[in-house]
Amino acid sequence: MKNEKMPTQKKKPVPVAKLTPAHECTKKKDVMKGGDVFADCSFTSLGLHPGLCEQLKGSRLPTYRFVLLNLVAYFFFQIEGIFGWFSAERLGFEVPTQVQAQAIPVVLTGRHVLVNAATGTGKTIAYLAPIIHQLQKIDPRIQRSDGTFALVIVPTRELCMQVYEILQKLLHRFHWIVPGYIMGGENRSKEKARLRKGISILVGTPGRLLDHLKNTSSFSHANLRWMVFDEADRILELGFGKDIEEILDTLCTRKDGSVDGKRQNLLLSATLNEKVNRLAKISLENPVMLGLGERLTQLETMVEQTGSLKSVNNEDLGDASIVEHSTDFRLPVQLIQTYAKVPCGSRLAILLSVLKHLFEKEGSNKIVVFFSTCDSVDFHYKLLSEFCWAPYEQLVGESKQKFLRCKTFRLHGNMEQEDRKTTFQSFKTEKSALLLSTDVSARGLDIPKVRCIIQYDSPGEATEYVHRVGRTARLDKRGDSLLFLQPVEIDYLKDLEKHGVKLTEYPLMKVLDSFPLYGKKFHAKNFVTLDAHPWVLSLQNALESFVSTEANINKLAKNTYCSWIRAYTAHRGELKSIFMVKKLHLGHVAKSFALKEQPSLVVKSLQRQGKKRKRDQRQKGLIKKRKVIIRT
Ligand SMILES: Nc1ncnc2c1ncn2[C@@H]1O[C@H](COP(=O)(O)OP(=O)(O)OP(=O)(O)O)[C@@H](O)[C@H]1O
Repeated sequence: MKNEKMPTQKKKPVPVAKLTPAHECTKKKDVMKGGDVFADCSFTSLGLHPGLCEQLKGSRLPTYRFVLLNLVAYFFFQIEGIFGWFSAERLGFEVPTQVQAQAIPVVLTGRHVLVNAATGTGKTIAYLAPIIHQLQKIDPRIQRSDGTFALVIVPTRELCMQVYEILQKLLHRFHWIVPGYIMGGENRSKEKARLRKGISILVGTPGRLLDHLKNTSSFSHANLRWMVFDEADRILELGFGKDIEEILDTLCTRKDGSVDGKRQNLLLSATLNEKVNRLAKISLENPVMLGLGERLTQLETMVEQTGSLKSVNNEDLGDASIVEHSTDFRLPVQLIQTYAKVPCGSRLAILLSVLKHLFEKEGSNKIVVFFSTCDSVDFHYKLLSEFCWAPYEQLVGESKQKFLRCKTFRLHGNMEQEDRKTTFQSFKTEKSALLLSTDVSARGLDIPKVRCIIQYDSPGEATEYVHRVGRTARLDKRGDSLLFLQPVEIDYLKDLEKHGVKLTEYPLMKVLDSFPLYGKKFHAKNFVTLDAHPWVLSLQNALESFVSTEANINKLAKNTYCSWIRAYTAHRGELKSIFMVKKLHLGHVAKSFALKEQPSLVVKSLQRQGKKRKRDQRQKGLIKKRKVIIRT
């Protein structure tokens, strides 16, 4: 097959969506900022098929009559199809969200679209519903042997499953449209078999998709009409840029070399970065851009002034037009964002105290804590699962109890695929639980009732901050977030401010003071620093003696310490000046893993690494003669 780049790499006009009546219900509000999440119109008014609207609306629970009919159909006539039809769990959405009201009519026109809207505002339905609408219209009905018509590319496996599950629900009334998924970690031959049978709408992660495009000859995609990049920026950040270009090259050319004019590509994310510009340029032709705030308004003004869409083109807007004005990130307005300035050596004790406080205060709570490495997730998971403590044992004869009495889960990329699936599903259904995770959970995941996000290890790029906190305060629900920063990292707040993200200080001292201090002489008011707080001191002591006596956890703590430092050195660009290993007190870092002192081997290996880096730089002529001091 001939691999040709899409001709869309040429500069193209960038028109704006002409607002249809359906848009008008949303026109006056700042659609994607999350101010008012729902639109003043119905799904039907957006032009969607009545069956699809029914599936979107309706009750989440099947009615008594439906259940009865199910049973009759199943037991007397053995008709599973009808059983499936009646038991179809509908989504229960009364009205579209703003982003859906804006995007659905535009996607229905067949135009390429770029959507930038706050987290949790319903972007998934905004692209799935119009695709299903168009597919069900095709006459004669599409068949499995026609192969894949729509491809949804997502960055993570969990997101892949999530989109697939929504797709299944939406397709209950359209049994001839077959949903499917392919992703890393799954059995390739089973996927091949499913692809051979035919999948109409396929959700996949980029690596596995490319794998099948190259190696599964029975994967039929000649009829492909839609390509969706959900969380487009993340796909690129994960280093899938080359894969995506290869995928585009393979899919966007027909055997005879002519480009399929019916192709429609959609890019969506709550955050856009300069990398998306490139993807947008090579994949979007004449795109409509939704939710780009001032940019969209500016475009509309230009259109009004010139009276013509065609006069607005890339030259007028400059190359960075797509992302320039999206540097102010869109966060749900109801989200309460806080930070806590925590001395390095007390980080662990303070994290545990905050968690204890949150679970005891609320009774039931659902919290996600983000860590920078898989090791760190494992270490904290083990610690929280096993650590028992009785702070007032000697005074009131208290017996040791588990420090945190909530269900705890962990999720990261080094876990077995099956464990990842069960963890994710279990945490979703729990009413009160704690999830410890890496950034694998940061993007797109829709976990009901998450009330608080704690970023224990800082996220790095501001985009990641936005997506992590976006796991709470979804749609119009309440949500809190807490960012842990060490005193030396406090400038990170300024970096967030550059993107319009402002945080207030978390009342940490108040929380620590809320724990009873039996027999302690000092009154809380006398304490100046957090690390001198008696509660923190005794908890830290208890943690250190626990970790020193448990061989397994001690080893894990040491490994985690090393990988945490490695991750810390990996911050890029401007962030390097905020997150600098040489500014850290490594003895205090060790304390944050409940180690009494820093493991000696680590220091040696760090020194070796430092020397090697210096040598390499000298060889490349990059060295500035300066002394790198790693404080110990
Ligand atoms: N019209 C609607 N009415 C009520 N709930 C809706 C509606 N549309 C979507 N939802 C619900 O809103 C939640 C968020 O939707 P979705 O995951 O699509 O958001 P998103 O914008 O893609 O978020 P993210 O940027 O984090 O990926 C989901 O629980 C979904 O079921």
